[in-house]
Amino acid sequence: MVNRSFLLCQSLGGEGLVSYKTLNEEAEAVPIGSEGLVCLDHFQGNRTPYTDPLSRGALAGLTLKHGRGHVFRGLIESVCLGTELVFEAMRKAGYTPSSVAVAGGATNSRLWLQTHADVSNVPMKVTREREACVLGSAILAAVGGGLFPDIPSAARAMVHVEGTVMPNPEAHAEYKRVLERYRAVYPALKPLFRDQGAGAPPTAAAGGVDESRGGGAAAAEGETAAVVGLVNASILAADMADLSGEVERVMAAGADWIHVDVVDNVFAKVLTFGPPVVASLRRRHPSVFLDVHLAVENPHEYVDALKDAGTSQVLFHPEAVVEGSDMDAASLAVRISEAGMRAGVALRPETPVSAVLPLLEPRRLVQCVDVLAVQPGFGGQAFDSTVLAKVEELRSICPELDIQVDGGVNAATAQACVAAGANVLTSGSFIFGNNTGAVAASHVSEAAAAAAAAAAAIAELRGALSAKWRLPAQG
Ligand SMILES: O=C(CO)[C@@H](O)[C@H](O)COP(=O)(O)O
Repeated sequence: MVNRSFLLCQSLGGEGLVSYKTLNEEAEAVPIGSEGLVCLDHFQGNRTPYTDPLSRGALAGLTLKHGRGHVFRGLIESVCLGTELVFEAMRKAGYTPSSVAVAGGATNSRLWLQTHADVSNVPMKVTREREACVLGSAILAAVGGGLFPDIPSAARAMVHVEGTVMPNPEAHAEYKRVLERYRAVYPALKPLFRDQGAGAPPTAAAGGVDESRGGGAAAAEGETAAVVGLVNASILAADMADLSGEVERVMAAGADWIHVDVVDNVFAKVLTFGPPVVASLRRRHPSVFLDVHLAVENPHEYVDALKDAGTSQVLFHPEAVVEGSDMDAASLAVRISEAGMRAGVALRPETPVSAVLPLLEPRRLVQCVDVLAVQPGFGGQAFDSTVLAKVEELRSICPELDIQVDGGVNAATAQACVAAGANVLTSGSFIFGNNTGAVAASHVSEAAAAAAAAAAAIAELRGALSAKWRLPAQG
């Protein structure tokens, strides 16, 4: 973490034109905040807190008064400020770093160490052994060779702290202001980095497309390539006596995801499915994407069972969690992700976008937001078009997020959902309910009628999606 921008600093000081000593001296003469020059340290994308391989480094606020010392100091400050955002994410997840062990080339710069200590208000412990990689290998070898029973005991014996750089409280107070300027740079420049002409890696390499969702085709011009249009069939409206057959039919008819509403008769006054139904569907349909909407109180109590059941994505309601508890929305999202599932939230029609913002920035804790256009729990309700403003707002904040509109989605409402920015259309009655009344006497013809009706409905939804998004290949 600490040495990540030395590659870039080498281009300033590593070609024999000017030494690091000179660069450090020039930077030390520049005041905290580099006189308004703010740099972004995303030279190879960013892993934490943004997880954005397309992000890039930048110098913002450059003027004619800024010299080489400003740029060098700005780069050092940006790395330290980036480290502080990593610490913020760690603190949010319940780990508060009390000190940092520093090894390697970074220990040669007093300015680098002091700036880290000051920005984060955390002591920097400098190790005696400067070659961290070699020391790490020696530790592993010592454990492998039986000299120590485990890595922690070997590290205790072999890592020696030579000195500690303490934070300066006054400098820390100044850096708090600088941090806020730094924090604003990435969101402001993010759209620029989406320009593929700026040297960004190809989308597939950027990891933006989940192959399990059938991605892979080129994105429509002007759209973010990571997003594909998906039809999500909500089985609340399916024939419960033949759930597996219903899933098979709608998948064959072109649905991309299966949406399972787990409702507990408390959060919403209806009792539907539980994790055992998800497990049965998974057994019958090993590769289907199972999107579970938890319309329940205490959603954290379902995570383990849903994981064991083979759930692909868990959507929970921020309205159902207790903020400030040990299972608040952020902790729950992290727990779902750590269990190996995609995490998402579902918003009741009256819940504002602000309820989900802390899960989107600065660290993306959820991959999907389900904007309900009906009250949770029941199919067949009327579509509330006022929720589309939330879809627009979310899409403007997160160009690459999966955004569902769920409830009352049909041929008449789908286009408006897509135009607002939804890329996942979640629909129950329209897909499964079109066959009611047309059911023939024999089961075979009933199934055939249902399949034909579902295929027609899904084709309509795919048509609406294709106006804005590329669609996964059908296979
Ligand atoms: O999440 C829900 C209800 O909680 C939805 O998934 C509905 O099941 C959608 O059904 P229709 O409105 O399409 O019938």
